[in-house]
Order: sequence, then structure tokens, then C-alpha cells
Amino acid sequence: MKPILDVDNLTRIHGPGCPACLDETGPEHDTNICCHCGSVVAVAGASFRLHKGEVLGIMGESGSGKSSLVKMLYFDDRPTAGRTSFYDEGTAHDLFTLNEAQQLRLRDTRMGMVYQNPSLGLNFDISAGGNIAERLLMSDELNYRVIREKATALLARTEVPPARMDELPRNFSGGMQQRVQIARALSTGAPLLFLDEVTTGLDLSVQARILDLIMELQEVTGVSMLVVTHDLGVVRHLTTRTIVMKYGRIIEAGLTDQILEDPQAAYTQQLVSSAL
Ligand SMILES: Nc1ncnc2c1ncn2[C@@H]1O[C@H](COP(=O)(O)OP(=O)(O)OP(=O)(O)O)[C@@H](O)[C@H]1O
Repeated sequence: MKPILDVDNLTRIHGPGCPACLDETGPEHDTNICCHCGSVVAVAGASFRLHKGEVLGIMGESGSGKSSLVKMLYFDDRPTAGRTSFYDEGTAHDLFTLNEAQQLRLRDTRMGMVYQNPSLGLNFDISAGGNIAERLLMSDELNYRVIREKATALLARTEVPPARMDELPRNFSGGMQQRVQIARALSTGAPLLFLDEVTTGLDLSVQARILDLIMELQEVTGVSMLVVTHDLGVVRHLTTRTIVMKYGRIIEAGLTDQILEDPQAAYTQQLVSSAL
């Protein structure tokens, strides 16, 4: 299978950093804080591949580095070290050697993000339709009629009543805000989507419908997804492969079914058993 993303040794250290940071943190030290310089090692030496059309889970407790990893890949944050190749339309983009304009271009047109907090992914001061239009405009779609049609179709597809497209998303329920975020993220036909705790905080029935929607859209579009969650139900529902993080390190990786049924690392065993 061809990769869409090849992540190699990605590392993010918050603070001054020192030669001991990587050696003195991690699961075996039971901390991600360097005892010498006080830096926080959010992610250390993360390497993995995401294949085309695959849904890969990133699981771990709060503070394990899941969001930090995805933030770097979506250019919300810069790595301290490491590289990542993004394979798209016959081109291999070396993500962190691109200039800022090139990074923004990729982010606006070829990647999508759905945040746990809708106010990060949506502009609450413009309508739901306007949020989708904004992203379409960034990808050079300038025809008003086409934009309106696409926004209507996307909202319908994500089960937001198109009659509400001119309303502000701040007036929507949490579930509907997530649907608008998903519609916006998908609007440019991006082949790569990041989902960061997208159902956390929603009612269980709403969570289930959003997960079903994401599955359906993934099957129809073939979009590759990185799904960050601490919720085993989300991992089970959406992903085929999963990586498990602790103190910034990937401590286990494999098929989701295997990880949930026969976890190897003691930490994963605890995570799985505490969710039963
Ligand atoms: N800007 C920052 N400055 C200092 N430390 C940070 C910063 N951002 C993240 N961290 C630290 O990096 C570590 C990893 O954080 P991260 O948000 O990636 O974890 P997470 O697994 O996504 O947790 P959660 O599920 O709670 O969001 C944490 O210890 C966090 O406090």
C-alpha cells in the first residue's frame, strides 16, 4: 500500500531543551519533563506511516502527545526535529522544509482538520455556508453560484439542514457545529484529514451519529485520516490501525482489533481494561 504520509522521528520539545531531554524522559522515566532543564518533551522520535485511504488512530492518555503530533502535521506548531513527507498528486512534499506560503497552501487545499473545540475550526462570526465558502475561496473557487451549490450539497451531506446555511454556527448545537466543521474540512476534496477528539463532550447518541457520518464519508471519498482520541470506542469504530502514545513516545502500534483484544504494552493493557 502506498503511503500518503511518512512521519520520521518527529520531535517537539517545549522549553530550552538540553542534551539530556530525550534520555531522561519517556515511559521508563514516568515523565515527559526533563529533570535537567525543565523542558516538556511533548513528542519524541515519532515515526509511522499513514497509507492512502487508511484511518489510523492515535490513542493515549491526556498529555501523551497526541494533539502535539497532529498540530505539527497540520502546521499549527513547528517540530523541534524530524521530517515528514506528504505524497499528493504525484509530488512528495517534504513538509517542514516548505516555506510558510507553501505550507498554508497545502493546509488550505489538501489537508483538513476537525478540532474538538469548534471555535478553532470555524469562524463563529460568519454563517455556516460562509465558513465553507471561505475555504473554497482559498482553494481558488471564485464563482459565487458554484460556491453556494457546493456549500449546500456539503451541508446536506453532513446532515446540516441547508435551510440553516445562512445562520451563524455559534447558534448551533455542539453536534451540528462538528458537522459544519466536517463539511468545511471536506469542501476542497482534500485527501488527508486530521480529527482531534471530534466527539469528546457530545451526548452519546450524537457521538454515535457523528462517527457513523465520518465512516460513511470516508468510504465514499477514500480520504485518509489520522484520528486522535482517548476514547477506545472511537478507535474501535473508525480505525483499522492504531498507535498508542505515552509521555510523547509511540509505545505500541498495530491493527486496532489486535491492540484492543491483545494489547502488548502494560500501559495499553491498562487503558483497554479500564475502559471495559
Ligand atoms: N505550548 C506548550 N508549552 C508547554 N507544554 C506544552 C505545550 N503544548 C503542549 N504541551 C505539553 O505537551 C504534552 C503533550 O500535550 P498534548 O496536548 O499533545 O497531549 P494530548 O495527548 O493531546 O492530551 P489531551 O488529550 O489532554 O489534549 C503535555 O505535557 C502538555 O502539557
